[in-house]
Amino acid sequence: MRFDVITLFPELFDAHLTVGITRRAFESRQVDVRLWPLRDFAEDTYRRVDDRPFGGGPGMVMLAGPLERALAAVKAQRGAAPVIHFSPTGRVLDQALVRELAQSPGAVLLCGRYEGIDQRVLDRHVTLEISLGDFVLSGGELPALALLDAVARLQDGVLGDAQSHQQDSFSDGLLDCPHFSRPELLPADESGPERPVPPVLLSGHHAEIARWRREQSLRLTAQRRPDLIVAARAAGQLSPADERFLAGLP
Ligand SMILES: CCN(CC)Cc1ccc(CNC(=O)c2csc3nc[nH]c(=O)c23)cc1
Repeated sequence: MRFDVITLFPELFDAHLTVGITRRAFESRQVDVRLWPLRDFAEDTYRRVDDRPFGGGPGMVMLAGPLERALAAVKAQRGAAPVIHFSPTGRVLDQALVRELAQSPGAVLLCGRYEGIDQRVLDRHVTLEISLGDFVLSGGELPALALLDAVARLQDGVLGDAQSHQQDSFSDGLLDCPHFSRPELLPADESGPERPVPPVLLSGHHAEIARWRREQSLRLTAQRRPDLIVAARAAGQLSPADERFLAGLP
């Protein structure tokens, strides 16, 4: 799959595409990311990409000219493709949307800055608007990076087998269980008493360990995100044993 990113700040993408487990997806071109610096498409001598809004008001608006030329250049190279615009007014990204995009041939990613993009460009080209959540960022680049990371993780061979199995269990919509590693006993210090690892995790009883982890996920999700319990129940993802455990919670 291929993502063409139109952005004022291509340098924001370099580091993220060359580190971590998703590196393999990008270096193997399983997820092919092409960066299109918007300023390359500014034509006037001042290489302008933004200007003041018609109708007045604070901030600047991204100009149609450079964006139209960038979109045309992308289309000339890859052919028609969905255009995703990152915007606070978009659909909030979730794992369902990530899964959808991970199974697609990719898209053109339009990263807004300033107060936004001239609406006429959006009306002409954009097929999907995506928000990262209800908080204010400085632009669409971090949301685009979040999407690329989430999609790359779902590509074959990016996650180890164990992790991808874990990925399946987690993406069944519950919050993840707590994780522990060495030492078995965390020594006491000024911040608190010594803390052991839950004994069941050292028992070697894999069925009991799986049950304990599932119950921890259920407890944590019921406490922090009861909405996810409702959704998992509606999706038929809670077993009778799950329901018995939930019924026993305070
Ligand atoms: C004055 C009202 N603001 C809308 C909330 C204007 C505005 C603020 C910040 C931006 C820049 N943010 C994005 O481009 C953006 C793109 S996706 C996203 N997801 C969550 N939050 C975000 O701010 C974003 C654009 C317009």
